[in-house]
Amino acid sequence: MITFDNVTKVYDRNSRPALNSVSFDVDRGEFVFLVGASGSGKSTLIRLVMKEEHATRGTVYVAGSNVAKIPSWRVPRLRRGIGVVFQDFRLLPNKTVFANVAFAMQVIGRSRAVIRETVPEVLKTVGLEGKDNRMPHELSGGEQQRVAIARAIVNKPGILLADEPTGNLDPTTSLGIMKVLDRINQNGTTVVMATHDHDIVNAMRKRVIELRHGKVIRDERGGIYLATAMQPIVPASGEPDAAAGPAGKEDRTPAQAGGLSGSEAPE
Ligand SMILES: Nc1ncnc2c1ncn2[C@@H]1O[C@H](COP(=O)(O)OP(=O)(O)OP(=O)(O)O)[C@@H](O)[C@H]1O
Repeated sequence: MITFDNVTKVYDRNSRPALNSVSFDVDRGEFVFLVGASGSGKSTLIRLVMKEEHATRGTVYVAGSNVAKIPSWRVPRLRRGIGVVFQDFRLLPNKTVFANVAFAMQVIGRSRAVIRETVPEVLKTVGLEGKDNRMPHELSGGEQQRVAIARAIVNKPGILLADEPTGNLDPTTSLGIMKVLDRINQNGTTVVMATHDHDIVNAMRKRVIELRHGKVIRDERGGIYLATAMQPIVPASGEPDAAAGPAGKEDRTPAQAGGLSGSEAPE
């Protein structure tokens, strides 16, 4: 469903690459946590999947297409197949819960009848039955994130990307959000979630891809959150990362992703 083939992303030629020769496959229907210290490249990876950024080297495939070869007029179609959720919810503050979710359908030209039928179903999926007419400021943080998730999945994307979706939520609320994401995944949507939340990673026991300095240093099914993902990234010009210890070294690659095969051959 998503393949990174030796992908390097350089924003600024004078600094270290944000991603450095990253390779992995995510199969259709998988649930993957992306972990790593702040600045390790998680958001960059997500932006490359959405074609919001371009790889400097290497190839990104999404649902069989090389995203570099998707012409700009077809990018909306690529993005329609990808739902996205962020840490800060990004709801439209002056629209009701219903209107926030409906908006995602209106922009792709869905009829009012289809919207009227679909939005309540999706609100039920995320546990927001009966909250259709609330405004975002009348909701808790967890409820606002549920609206954002409803909006992300209402057009039935094959992929859901979540960038720190529980970053602003307390542990109990976060667990509720994870149950929603898990249910969406059980229904067949591929989920890739960047997170710093070790309790959640350890509770869910899904595949974990760990980035450090833009490289994949671990790719493990049923993985846990290791201390390496919390150690701060040293600046490119800084001293070698002695604090990381052996487990944090970049040459620690036995379980690295490159060899995992996807069910969907790209192109
Ligand atoms: N638009 C940009 N222009 C220049 N450098 C960038 C840009 N976006 C990210 N970077 C750099 O790329 C590297 C990876 O950043 P990225 O945001 O992908 O990390 P992250 O793992 O998502 O961090 P966090 O957990 O803090 O969100 C960092 O060194 C960052 O400063």
